[in-house]
Amino acid sequence: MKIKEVIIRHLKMRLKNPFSTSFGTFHDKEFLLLEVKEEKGTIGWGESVAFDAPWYTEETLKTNWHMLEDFIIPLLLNKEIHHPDNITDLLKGIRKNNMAKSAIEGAIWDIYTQQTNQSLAQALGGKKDKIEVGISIGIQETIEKQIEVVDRAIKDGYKRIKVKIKPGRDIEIIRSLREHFPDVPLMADANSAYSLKDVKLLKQLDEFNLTMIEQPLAYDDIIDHAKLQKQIKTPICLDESINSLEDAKKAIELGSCGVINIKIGRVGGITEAKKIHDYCEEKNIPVWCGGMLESGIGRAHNIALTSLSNFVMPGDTAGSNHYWEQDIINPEVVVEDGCILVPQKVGIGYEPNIDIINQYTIATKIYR
Ligand SMILES: O=C(O)CCC(=O)C1=CC=C[C@@H](O)[C@@H]1C(=O)O
Ligand SMILES: [Mg+2]
Repeated sequence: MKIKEVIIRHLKMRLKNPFSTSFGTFHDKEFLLLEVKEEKGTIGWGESVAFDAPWYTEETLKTNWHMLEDFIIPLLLNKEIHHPDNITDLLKGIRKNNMAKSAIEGAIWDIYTQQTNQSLAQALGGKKDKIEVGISIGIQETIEKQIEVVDRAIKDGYKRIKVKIKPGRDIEIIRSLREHFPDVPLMADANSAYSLKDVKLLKQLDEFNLTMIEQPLAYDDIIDHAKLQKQIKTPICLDESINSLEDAKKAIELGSCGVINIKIGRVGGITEAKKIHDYCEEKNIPVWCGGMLESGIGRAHNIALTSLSNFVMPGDTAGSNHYWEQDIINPEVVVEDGCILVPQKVGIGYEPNIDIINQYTIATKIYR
């Protein structure tokens, strides 16, 4: 295929419920949506998961737009692309900027699967036709409210509950959730809010039988996580620290984690995500698919990826109605009994809803 046109849209979508983490609260999700056209007219869609501020990783929506406009799109326009796996190689001169690369790589996977008449899940070698999913719940104003929101999620059927913790809002919250929900698969995500000075506190979490603790220490660390893992029983899951297959290899070798959260955007695309999945499978490290409050397009990519065999733990892929009044795809992503059916249709399996996309769009630019 040869790419002839890329349309970048900046969308702003109101979240049904504000999402609070150790670094702040979101009311809206602003992101870039990419529409990529190749010479025969096939269109693919990709989503940049970068936020509007650099608190999760260093990338933002604006840095992504700059990287796409000035470097990534010029490198890919009119080039012969035989397979989406080749994108990494074509972009190897650009360091990092994984979310920007991933946004266009996702659209190219979409085009490739349409042209080869298969679903994205099938093209990746996915084995499951149904995936189990969990839900990620932000920090709530009071413990009562936290219990109420978790209770709703359990009643909605989610297979695992993840809650955000931060210093001052940790042991007490987890203790009361455990008292109310003794048997629910529960985990905590700290988004790097602690350091090795907090070992004593983190050790206390062992008594609550959490399925794992996600990214307790620095976003770029694997050494301290290895030291911590030796001192706590709860398995550590790395999120922010894993940006490539190389990172995963090193973290596993050091014993920095027992589980890895794979996010397509964070690792630079579907191809790299699959490589990490395959390596973890070989090393008996379970993985699950993280979320970035994606719209339906990014969510569709996550669902296809999760159909791979070593995604043995429920991911953060909640249904469209958890996030939005109206999602930008048809049909929306539906969770029933904690499961999503993996679409068998050609491509990503969902249709972008152009009218709704236009309603949420606040800026557009076309590149030819
Ligand atoms: O998409 C979802 O529902 C998962 C949301 C979620 O937990 C996260 C999204 C973005 C950044 C973080 O706060 C967090 C995570 O670290 O996994
Ligand atoms: Mg996380």
